[in-house]
Amino acid sequence: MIGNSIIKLHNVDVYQQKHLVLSAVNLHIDKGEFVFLIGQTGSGKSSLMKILYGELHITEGEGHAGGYDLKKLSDHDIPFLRRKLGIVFQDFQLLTDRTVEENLAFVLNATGWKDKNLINERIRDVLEKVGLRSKLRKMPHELSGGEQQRVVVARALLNNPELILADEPTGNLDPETSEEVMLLLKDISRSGTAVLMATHNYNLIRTFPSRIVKCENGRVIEDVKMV
Ligand SMILES: Nc1ncnc2c1ncn2[C@@H]1O[C@H](COP(=O)(O)OP(=O)(O)OP(=O)(O)O)[C@@H](O)[C@H]1O
Repeated sequence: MIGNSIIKLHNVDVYQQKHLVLSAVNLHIDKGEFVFLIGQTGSGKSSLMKILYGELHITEGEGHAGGYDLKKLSDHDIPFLRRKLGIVFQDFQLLTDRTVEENLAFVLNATGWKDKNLINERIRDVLEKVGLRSKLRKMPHELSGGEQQRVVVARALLNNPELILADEPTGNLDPETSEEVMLLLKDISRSGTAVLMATHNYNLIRTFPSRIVKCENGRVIEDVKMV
């Protein structure tokens, strides 16, 4: 990885099976940047994110994420790449049958953490960051939608990622709660973790002006101006 960049795609074609979704994608994101990813339904936002976390493979072009060469990514590399990325997706919600603490411990165990004290400390640290230290022992259903989404963000922070990929993280939230989650993600980017957030919510984009990248007509346009 050269200099400050956390994502670098050069002339990447993005396929879903045989269907070319995006062609010749160039994208460069630096450490600590906050970037909105916009585009109509079906324009390829989720597919682009899948390239970045190794769910879809690169056949044409060059790509790097979190220090990994995406073109040379082996099955063995994928869990390590994903430890460098925090993922906040709507279809990746909390386990409903365990507490907040157990949800977070589950991820740490699954990513190789062994030391009980370090696990406890890390869980408390990330909950502190999202302002939910007091909700440690709560079950997900005892939290509001916004609180649950903040726990999802805390979970994404567990392994100290260099980049957070957030696909419609405010999709199910009311406007006020969406702004809270947004403030949190902005805060996270300010502390050095880059955030790439796919959204259809133009109010948020207006309220929190940031760099905008757009998927349109099979291409990715870097640095779109909002009208
Ligand atoms: N698993 C799949 N197999 C085949 N085609 C797919 C698959 N997933 C998505 N596609 C197609 O790829 C294109 C891009 O879909 P993608 O989910 O990336 O769009 P999106 O911009 O994220 O949409 P949305 O805003 O609705 O989430 C669409 O034409 C979609 O039908």
